[in-house]
Amino acid sequence: MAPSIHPLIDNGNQKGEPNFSGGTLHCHCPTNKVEVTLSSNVLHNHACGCSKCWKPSNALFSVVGVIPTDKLRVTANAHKLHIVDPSAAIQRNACKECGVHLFGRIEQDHAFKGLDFVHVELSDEKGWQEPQFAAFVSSIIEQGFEPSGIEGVREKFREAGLQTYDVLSPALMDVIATYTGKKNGKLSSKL
Ligand SMILES: N[C@@H](CCC(=O)N[C@@H](CSCO)C(=O)NCC(=O)O)C(=O)O
Ligand SMILES: [Zn+2]
Ligand SMILES: [Zn+2]
Repeated sequence: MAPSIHPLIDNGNQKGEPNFSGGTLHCHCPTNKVEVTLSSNVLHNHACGCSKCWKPSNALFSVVGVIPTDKLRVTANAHKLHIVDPSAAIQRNACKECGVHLFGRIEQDHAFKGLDFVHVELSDEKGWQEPQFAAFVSSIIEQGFEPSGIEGVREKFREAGLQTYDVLSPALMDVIATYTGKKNGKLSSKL
């Protein structure tokens, strides 16, 4: 079977609803599912090719967005969660049984602290913000993707109307750079 970019993107990038107000995410366990309730839509939703973000089986990319931490609650079976890599900036909380990542939280000093990373495909509700761009595209090569095929992958994203980047989007890289500039004293903290 040809590898999928991601099920949310393979058949066109369906637009979300502007006033969508959230829903519930579930892990893939047949019973006793971990449930996470989100009380708003996500922001900065994007395809991510990095090796750390959870991907559905046979997909080359994850789709991951962010939500303020106070809009996320674990509402069932929290005892099944564990942190995949405690040394990572994003502490990805996954189900110990099925391996699905329910949310990623930043506990350390970081430009994105206060935001949780989530995968809206774990919800049955429709209307979530659609992916806005593709990030860390070249990272799939590190995971074994044949380098000669990478331009074809970028072309698929362009066909779906998505810009591709090999880090995050310029807007998010600017947020990180502004945070770093303030921290090292090169930028005013009042910005
Ligand atoms: N080539 C590496 C890149 C990993 C990476 O830096 N991932 C980003 C994006 S994740 C969501 O967009 C990141 O911020 N990671 C921090 C973390 O994972 O804790 C690879 O592929 O592993
Ligand atoms: Zn599970
Ligand atoms: Zn990632």
